[in-house]
Amino acid sequence: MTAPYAPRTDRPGSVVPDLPRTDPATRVAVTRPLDPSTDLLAVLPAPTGTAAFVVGGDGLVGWGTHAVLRTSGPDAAARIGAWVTRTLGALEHDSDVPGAGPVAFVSLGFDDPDTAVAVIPSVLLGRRDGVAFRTVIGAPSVRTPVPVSAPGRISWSDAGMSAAAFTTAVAAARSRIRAGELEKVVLAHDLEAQAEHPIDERLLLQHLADAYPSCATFAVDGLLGASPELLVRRRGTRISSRVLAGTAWPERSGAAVATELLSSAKDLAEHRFAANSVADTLRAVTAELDVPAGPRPLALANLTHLATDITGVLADPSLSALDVASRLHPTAAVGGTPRDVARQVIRELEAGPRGRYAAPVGWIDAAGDGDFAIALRCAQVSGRTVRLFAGCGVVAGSDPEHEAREAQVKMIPVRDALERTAR
Ligand SMILES: C=C(O[C@@H]1C=C(C(=O)O)C=C[C@H]1O)C(=O)O
Repeated sequence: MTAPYAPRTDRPGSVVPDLPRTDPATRVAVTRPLDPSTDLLAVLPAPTGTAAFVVGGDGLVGWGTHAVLRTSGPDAAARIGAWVTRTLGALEHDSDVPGAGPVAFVSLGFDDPDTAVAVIPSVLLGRRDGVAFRTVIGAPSVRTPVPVSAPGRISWSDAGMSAAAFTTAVAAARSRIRAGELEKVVLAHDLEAQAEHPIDERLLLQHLADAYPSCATFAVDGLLGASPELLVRRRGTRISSRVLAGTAWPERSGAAVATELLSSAKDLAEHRFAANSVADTLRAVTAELDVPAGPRPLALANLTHLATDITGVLADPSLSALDVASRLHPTAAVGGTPRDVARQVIRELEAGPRGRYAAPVGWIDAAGDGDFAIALRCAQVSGRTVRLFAGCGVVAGSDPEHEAREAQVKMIPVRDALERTAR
């Protein structure tokens, strides 16, 4: 079936062309109410190509491509921001639902060479506070939904770095920290799954959302996950951020896991670096900022984190959610302290590029509002291959074996989703 218009793809460094003068319908977005009982992740029509950001059933899902931009480099986020403003701004919007309308889903790269992606889907479904809507850009072809299919047998293999090699890398990082080169670094490794059949993203997304309802179940260009860590939410000038660092899981101390976390000097130190990195960046862009004095425990289905919820009011209302997310990235929850030294140590000790793992992922609208999580508890899906990533913060008091186990525990969400959907 042919699309009524060709999606635009702007390549890195290319001059962004004027908007297409092809079909005038591609410049019209129509927003209408939708049944608020709609289960956003249950109505996705195709196995791949989903864009999603859903928390507890509320949020946004999209499919079809009105426009897409892939880019990289230190100014990737700025380029995406300008492109989103221009591309959404060029749409004529006919809306019956106040506050609803087209958005861009954005997934940045972790490091400068990693490719960032922004996509404006031609069909968008949203739900918030009991109000739901559907936005359609142009006249996308009506497709019969493809039934959801199971991936079949799954086989696992080490990807860039085995768990044993990861333990050695953590020990090397700890030595560099103890030698005074840096204070904290977050190291990660990956794991690969091969499925018998091509992966249907919808099954993974549904399982992740069911098992981790308080997390942001996200999908952008094949990167799927359920992140507990909200990097930034912007609504007008109000912003909020949830910082996570410091982790324990039931095997460690049973039901007392939260108490143990709150009295662990090593986890509190790990957390302090992360919370300070976010607070310091936000202080520079806010007129008011509320930072709690200390963290609290946040329990997820498979582990417990130390969490700090920060709220504030932007001093400059022209800063978008994406602007704030890109200033924050990488926080010391996924990079380290000092930030630039940690970035270099990550390049030296990890086996390969992180891609979009541990970078901001979320959505942004024409007014600059949006939600960005850190892309954690996630995997890159490509055909029959699923590449899972997870990491852990390393400080002077870290035990390499323990940190390696922590990374394994953080792979459980995607592992379980894959195994449970296998047949
Ligand atoms: C790096 C990851 O998680 C981050 C590291 C944490 C830690 O070291 O305790 C906790 C939450 C996240 O900020 C990951 O999930 O891959």
